Parts: sequence; C-alpha cells; structure tokens
Amino acid sequence: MTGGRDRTAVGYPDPLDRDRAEVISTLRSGPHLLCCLDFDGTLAPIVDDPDEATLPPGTEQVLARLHEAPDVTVAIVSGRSVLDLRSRVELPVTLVGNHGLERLDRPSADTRGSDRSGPTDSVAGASRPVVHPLAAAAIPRIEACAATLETVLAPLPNVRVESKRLTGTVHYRTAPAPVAQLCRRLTVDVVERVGDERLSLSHGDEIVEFGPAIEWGKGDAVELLRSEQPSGTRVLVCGDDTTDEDAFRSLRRSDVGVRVGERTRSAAQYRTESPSTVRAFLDRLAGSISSKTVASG
Ligand SMILES: O=P(O)(O)OC[C@H]1O[C@H](O[C@H]2O[C@H](CO)[C@@H](O)[C@H](O)[C@H]2O)[C@H](O)[C@@H](O)[C@@H]1O
Repeated sequence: MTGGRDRTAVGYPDPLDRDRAEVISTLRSGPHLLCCLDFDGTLAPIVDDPDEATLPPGTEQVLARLHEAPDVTVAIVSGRSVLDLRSRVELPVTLVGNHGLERLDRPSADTRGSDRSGPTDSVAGASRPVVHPLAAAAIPRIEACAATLETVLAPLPNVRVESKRLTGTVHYRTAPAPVAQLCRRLTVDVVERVGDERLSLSHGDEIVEFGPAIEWGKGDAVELLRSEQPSGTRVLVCGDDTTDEDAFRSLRRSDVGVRVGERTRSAAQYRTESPSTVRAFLDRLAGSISSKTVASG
C-alpha cells in the first residue's frame, strides 16, 4: 500500500450520523460533484451467484436523481466488465469496468432532462468501451489463464471462474472452507505459472482476481474522470473491497471516501454498513443537491 490515509479499525464515522452534516457540505462545496460508486457490495447487495446481483429499484431512483442534477456526474467504477454493468445499470451513467481498465461513456449529455423511456444506447448515440492499451495487449494471456483455471479448478465443488476478457475472477463464496483454501492456492499457482510475471493477483471478498500487471487501477480511473470535470470538483468514492482502496487513496482533502461493510482497515475517512445505508446516504446527498439547484436558480 502506498501513501493514503490509513486509519485503524476504530474511529470511522458513518456519514449518516446526525452530527456528520459536514460530509454533505464538503461534497457540495465545489462547483461540481463527481460520484464514483462501486457496484457489488456497495450499490448492489452481495449474493451467492454473481449473475444474480442487481441494483435495488430504490437505488436506481436515487442514482437517477443525482444523474439528473446538472452539477453532478455519476460513474459506476467496478470490477465487472462494462458490458456486464451495462446490462445491470439502465441509467446512462459512465461505466468504468475491470477495476479501471475499460470505460464506457454512454450518451448521457443528450439524454439529461429529456425523455428517457427509450433504450439507453441508441444506434446514433451508441459508444464503444475504451480499453487501456496495455490491458488490451494482455487479453490472450488472461484468456489462457482463465481457460487453465477452468480445467484445474473443475473438480472443486462450488468454485467458478468468471472470465471478463481484461481480468478474471475465481469465486469460492459457497465452497466449503477446505475447498476455498485449496482453490486460492491452486489459483495463485496457475496465475504465477501462466502469468509469467505479466499477470497480477488480488484477493477480494470471497474471490481471487487476476489481471495484467500494469500500474493502472480504480484510483487512476477516478483521477482521469476528475480531470474531465470543472476545476474544484469534489469527489465521492463509495466502495467495499480491496480494489476500492486504490480509489480511496486517490482522494484529496475536500473529497469524501466511504468504505462499506465491516470495520476493516481503510484509506476512506468514513464507513457505512451496507448497500441500504449507502442508498440512504445518496438519498440525503441527492436531496441536498436538488435544493442547491433550485436555490441557485
Ligand atoms: O468492484 P465491484 O463492483 O465491487 O466488483 C468486484 C467483484 O464483484 C463481483 O463479485 C462480488 O459480488 C458477487 C455478487 O454479489 C459475489 O458473489 C462475490 O462473492 C463478490 O466477490 C463480481 O462477480 C466480480 O467480477 C467483481 O470483480
């Protein structure tokens, strides 16, 4: 871990606490707000089957309110692929996938405030994911690694390999503990052998992930998004897992990081319990932003 604002397990205030009004006022103090929100475990509750993860309807509504505010940009910054995210998030917000390695900007500018009943990717407005060039070059190795893992891990019950083109994920959430342990060990062996130092590994929430060994992660993706916003933009990052720490470490003094879930060590200043408390916080933020918009005119 490099730099950042690591804190011990105690002393992370919840941004929903009554006396935490400063969180909202910090986020509102700039000319623009960029909300970078993780998907699994942050917006969508964790479920055993990754294919079943969904955005609760109330959360989608809150995101829509934020997205509609002219001085707010919403981005989903996830470990999933952008095409997977696109099937789960109807709102035309920016999607950053594979832990920052790819991005899909949907035609939000021309849909803001207009009738959004049609498909979000019209033929005229459809855009393609932009992929980090070094990650694109690593696709054959990632695919080879995923294929080898499929074979090696096939005998293990309740273990699954999710191949996402630019990265891969081995899931063991529902595997018995000894199987999970063996799964982690075999995965590390395969990634080291097939990866030949060109792939890197990270351990997340009941998963092991592998991807190209390049210096680019969620923090860089957040920085890039920030650079495209008006000067002085405040940034909110909400996330629940290992790679979100990279995004928290990219934050500055007048930004806000919220770690979701257990009291683990984090570079975020705040902690909240679950996707439902994230929604409550975003709801409060959306309320304050609409009033700001109305007040200013
Ligand atoms: O960055 P995120 O949006 O949090 O994505 C991280 C990984 O999330 C998914 O796995 C996690 O959620 C699953 C569904 O709730 C759960 O079954 C799994 O145990 C979690 O680790 C997703 O499947 C991965 O591709 C993402 O990288």
